Amino acid sequence: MAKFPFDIVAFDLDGTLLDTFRDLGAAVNHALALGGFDAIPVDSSKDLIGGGAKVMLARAVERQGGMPADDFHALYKQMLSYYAANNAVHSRPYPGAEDCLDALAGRGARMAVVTNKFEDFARRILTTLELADRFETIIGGDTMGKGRAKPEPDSLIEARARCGGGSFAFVGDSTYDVMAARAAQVPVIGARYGYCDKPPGELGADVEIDSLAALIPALEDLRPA
Ligand SMILES: O=C(O)COP(=O)(O)O
Ligand SMILES: [Mg+2]
Repeated sequence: MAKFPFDIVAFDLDGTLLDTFRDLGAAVNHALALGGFDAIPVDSSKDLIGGGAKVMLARAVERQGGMPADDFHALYKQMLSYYAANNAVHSRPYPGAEDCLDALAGRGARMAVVTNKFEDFARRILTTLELADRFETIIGGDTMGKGRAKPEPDSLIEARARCGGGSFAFVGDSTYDVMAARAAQVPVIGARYGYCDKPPGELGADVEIDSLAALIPALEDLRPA
């Protein structure tokens, strides 16, 4: 068998490795209700995901006319405490996730998570779903400090360093992921089954996949940067 081309494969979380929209949607609706806003259909919360929890709530509130910054901040805190207690109720790995991680490990690849979720939430959900041990490192939207989350390249560069360096590929479902990968100059695979903020084929990734079962063949066809 030819040598697997990547030493390190990093994954985005929401919409890529985990299907989390029901719990995120419930947290948004909890906050919206406290703020006197209408609930959103949980399915439509998929359109709000990608930039982290604050962006998610801000987008939902904007759709209903917005609110003053201080009030928004209080609501955001409520959303976070609800989500802290309810972040792995309905969230599950996408079909094929465990097999894909096993197969990558079998090829000697090290794995990382690079998400815009808070690191603590990401770690807790992955621990509940018994996946945390698979990853060399878990980097959240708050790990690198203000202004350095995706779409900035910093968290991807840090993930590669923490995994010991080497050829690196990133898998993500949103333009934040693609922009971060482009800025870090690493190949990027688009998860078109996720919460993509662009139509299929338009994410700008090097290649798009319809399921995690397709990831390894896609990586084998890609050339490291
Ligand atoms: O929670 C979000 O909005 C984004 O999370 P992700 O970076 O794992 O997709
Ligand atoms: Mg995502």
